[in-house]
Amino acid sequence: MRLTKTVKMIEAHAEGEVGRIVTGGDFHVPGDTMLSKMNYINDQDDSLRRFLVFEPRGYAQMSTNLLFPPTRPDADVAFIILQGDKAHAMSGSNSICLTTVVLETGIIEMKEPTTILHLDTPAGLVKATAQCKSGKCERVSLDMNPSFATDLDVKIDVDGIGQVIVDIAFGGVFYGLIDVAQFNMDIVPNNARQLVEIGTKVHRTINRDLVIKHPEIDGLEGLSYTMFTGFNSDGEMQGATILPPGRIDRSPCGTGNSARLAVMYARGQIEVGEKRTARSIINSYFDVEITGLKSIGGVSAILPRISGRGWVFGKHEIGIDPNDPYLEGYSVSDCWGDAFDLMSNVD
Ligand SMILES: O=C(O)[C@H]1NCC[C@@H]1O
Repeated sequence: MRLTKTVKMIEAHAEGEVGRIVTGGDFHVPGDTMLSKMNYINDQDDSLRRFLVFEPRGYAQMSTNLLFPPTRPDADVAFIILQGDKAHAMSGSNSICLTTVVLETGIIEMKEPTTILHLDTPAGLVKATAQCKSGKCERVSLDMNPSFATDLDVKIDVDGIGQVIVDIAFGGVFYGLIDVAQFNMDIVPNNARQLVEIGTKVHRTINRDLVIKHPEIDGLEGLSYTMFTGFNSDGEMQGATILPPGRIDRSPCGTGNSARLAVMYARGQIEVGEKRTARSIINSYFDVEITGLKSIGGVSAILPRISGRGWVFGKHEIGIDPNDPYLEGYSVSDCWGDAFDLMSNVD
């Protein structure tokens, strides 16, 4: 076997959403901060992301995370989330996978019954509190980035669909939240392809028609995802985040629920200290709550806390034969949906 450019990974999932953690390999991403590293990948050199995420080394239904030493003294570990379209600033399920992996593999020492880690992300510092027992990271609580609603009840005209009402909010990345009741559909696996197609069109329309920028963090702009929001038959919150270039988050979505909590708080539908259960399309769950309030660049924000479970399921090493023509991979819309650049205005 003549593998070069080898990369080691630990495979994990958080409430059903796969988050591979790249723990070793011969790669370098320039940048003094995690935000500048993310922007380097998105604006300068996308080859590492394509090598890892696209086929034949990757597959559509997962996230891949690059692990780095922290770039700031108050953090223990740093990471960047790679998806099918670009690198993203923050992720709840991937933070749970990362914490579970670094503690259960010994990359960072596990302390029982509780280990506290500070995660250095392009969206800022995130505190992870891991409940640990007998070498298992049983549950991770994340004090997410300050989250806020920027626009409520925005009416947008979506080609081929008509008017859709959306809320725009930040939960670590920017979301377009869509009340699924507008489409008389439930958030169930059989509706996944329809939800992806509608959510993708809404995503492109929002990025075409609205300017979305973080009030304090330069470079955090544009929608990362859309998320359908609703309630299940037990009255629990339920959501389906639509991930580029065309799939649904298998977890309840930590950043999406942080954005949703901000909208609910803005609407007086939840108070600080109230706890809720947030379900996913496969009925997995996060516990969610608001722990406090903060002002961000003059914008009133909530402090969300998301908790969930992660499990390691594999070790993985990939590389490439020097004669392999697919160094930067490929994707086909049968599995990847409408593989495209979501920041484009192309309809
Ligand atoms: O939980 C979350 O926030 C993530 N799940 C996949 C997409 C989002 O980054």
